[in-house]
Amino acid sequence: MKIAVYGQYYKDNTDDIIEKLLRVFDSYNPEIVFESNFYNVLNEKGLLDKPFSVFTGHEELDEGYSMFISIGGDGTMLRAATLVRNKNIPIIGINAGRLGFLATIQEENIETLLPLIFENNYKISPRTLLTIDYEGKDPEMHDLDYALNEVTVSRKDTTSMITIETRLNGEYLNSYWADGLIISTPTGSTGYSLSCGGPVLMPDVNSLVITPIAPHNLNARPLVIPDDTEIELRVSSREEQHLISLDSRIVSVAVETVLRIKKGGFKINLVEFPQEKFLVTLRKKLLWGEDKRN
Ligand SMILES: NC(=O)c1ccc[n+]([C@@H]2O[C@H](COP(=O)([O-])OP(=O)(O)OC[C@H]3O[C@@H](n4cnc5c(N)ncnc54)[C@H](O)[C@@H]3O)[C@@H](O)[C@H]2O)c1
Ligand SMILES: Nc1ncnc2c1ncn2[C@@H]1O[C@H](COP(=O)(O)OP(=O)(O)OP(=O)(O)O)[C@@H](O)[C@H]1O
Repeated sequence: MKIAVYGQYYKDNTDDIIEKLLRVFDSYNPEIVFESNFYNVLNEKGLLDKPFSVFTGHEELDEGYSMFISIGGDGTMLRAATLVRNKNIPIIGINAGRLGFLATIQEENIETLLPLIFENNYKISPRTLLTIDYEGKDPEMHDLDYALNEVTVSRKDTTSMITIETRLNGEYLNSYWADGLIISTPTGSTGYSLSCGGPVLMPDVNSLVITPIAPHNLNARPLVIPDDTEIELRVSSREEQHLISLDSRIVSVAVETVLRIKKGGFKINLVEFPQEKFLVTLRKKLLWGEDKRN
């Protein structure tokens, strides 16, 4: 079994996580390949007891890998998805971060949950992606033009609202007067969209959510649409540019550019354990239904 290991940061608790990880690996003897920057940091800190192979970028990952382990928070999981791309390698997150909604293994559970990977006792939760296209697409976006959480358009260099003309499969929906608009996947429904009043979607629902960011009217509400809808947006503003974000990545684009957003052509496979299913995470991490009477 070949496993990629990735992390972005070194902090005090990294030592304990790596120690536990290596202990589990010792029992099952998989082939381990570390992401090179992370490997260098771990080596500098003397956390690795022997040399390991490394990979330096997404080009070096292929379907020969059985698992991609991300050590960090949700931001690191989102970065992991940009490395795995369309390679179908399942991603499992060890939460070294704060919330870790997507990174489901907590440090204290590493030694009970990680062995389940080797015992084939896990499920794959395929996650829908969004992709964006527009004339003159930024080269940065060309290479990596999909989002696991959401595509957002928002204002840039101004405090004034932008207007977002929105069409669904070519049919006019609305012009939002707002700070921005979020097009969210089911995975992203517990992220930015949630903060703007959007509903939580179960990960396997075939829908997307359109959620306005601070709309200046009482009748603009989050809208759930089928995930085979092509969404067309056109932003008008006092400024010449506005922002587009795909998860944590951001680019500027000229106002009046027609943006076409639709479901991506592949999915990202997240690992799900029987003990850490979506509803459990929703209760544990977002305190869903927290009520002292329960
Ligand atoms: N006001 C907001 O809630 C807000 C604003 C901007 C971005 N975001 C989210 O942050 C993501 C980018 O992450 P980052 O690390 O670069 O930014 P960040 O450092 O601002 O972290 C954002 C927070 O959102 C949480 N988060 C991210 N994806 C989530 C998901 N699918 N479900 C539940 N919680 C989730 C993270 O745990 C983190 O606490 C975006 O995709 C967006 O969903 C949220
Ligand atoms: N490999 C790691 N080892 C130790 N701590 C880490 C590691 N990766 C991340 N962290 C801690 O978690 C923080 C957040 O990590 P990350 O950017 O991956 O997640 P996030 O998007 O902020 O979401 P979350 O709320 O889940 O932490 C980092 O600033 C750091 O303190």
